[in-house]
Amino acid sequence: MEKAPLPLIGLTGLYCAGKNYVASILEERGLEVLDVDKLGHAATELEKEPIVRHFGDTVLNSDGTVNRKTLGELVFGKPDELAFLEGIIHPAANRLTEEWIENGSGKIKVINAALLHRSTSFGRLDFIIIVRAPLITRFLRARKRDKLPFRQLIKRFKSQKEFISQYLSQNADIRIVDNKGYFGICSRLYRRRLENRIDEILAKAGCVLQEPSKEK
Ligand SMILES: CC(C)(COP(=O)(O)OP(=O)(O)OC[C@H]1O[C@@H](n2cnc3c(N)ncnc32)[C@H](O)[C@@H]1O)[C@@H](O)C(=O)NCCC(=O)NCCS
Ligand SMILES: Nc1ncnc2c1ncn2[C@@H]1O[C@H](COP(=O)(O)OP(=O)(O)OP(=O)(O)O)[C@@H](O)[C@H]1O
Repeated sequence: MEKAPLPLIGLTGLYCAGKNYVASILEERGLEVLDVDKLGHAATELEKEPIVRHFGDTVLNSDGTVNRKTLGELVFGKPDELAFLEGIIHPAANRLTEEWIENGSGKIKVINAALLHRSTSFGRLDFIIIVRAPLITRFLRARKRDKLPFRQLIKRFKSQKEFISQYLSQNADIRIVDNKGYFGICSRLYRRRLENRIDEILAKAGCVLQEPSKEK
């Protein structure tokens, strides 16, 4: 008898909601996670020529690599410029994602992508995990991790205004995960709740590779 295909899961959420944080928990449970932001970074280097032609060589570091911080300043808050950059990066990221899906590893696969709703693989997903965190928590995490000026952060937040409604309008099968932790504040309690929620989702979807935690 032929084995049923393994589920393909999507993982998404707004800026600094904690997609990577959740991804690492899924990896601990034996799932294989693709980081599409990282594919985008690789695509930026591969497609450097048209990027520099359009945005100028101020987007280059002294070693010739693309300075993504500078590029971010030029695109966030400018929809036409962002759309231009996406037009270069997304086809490459989509191609690499499709290749990764086809490459059978025997593990349950998870696509971790901020722009999952626009991925060509969207229709292949069995369900989607959306990571949520309060706005202020996301803002503090972003300040700490990316060290961007306040205005830049606001622009990045604003560029994602319609992201969640996109999933709702596409009737996606959504599982919400709350990730409220930040620093030491209740972090162990939040972490335990988060892990329990992830185990619950995996168990219900028949993706359990280890016993879910009994602790509540
Ligand atoms: C502007 C760039 C150079 C900034 O690079 P940087 O290293 O600072 O950010 P990184 O790529 O790691 O993204 C961090 C977060 O920013 C947000 N973000 C990135 N791209 C976008 C976008 N097109 N629209 C809205 N939010 C975005 C997401 O929350 C993402 O998780 C880079 O994000 C980019 O090239 N974006 C356009 C292409 C794209 O959509 N990439 C993401 C998926 S392939
Ligand atoms: N529960 C948590 N407790 C403490 N720190 C956290 C928690 N979740 C996330 N963080 C921190 O917040 C920052 C953003 O988290 P993460 O990279 O997982 O978010 P993301 O949604 O993948 O971000 P982006 O889409 O912007 O790349 C990281 O520095 C991470 O270590």
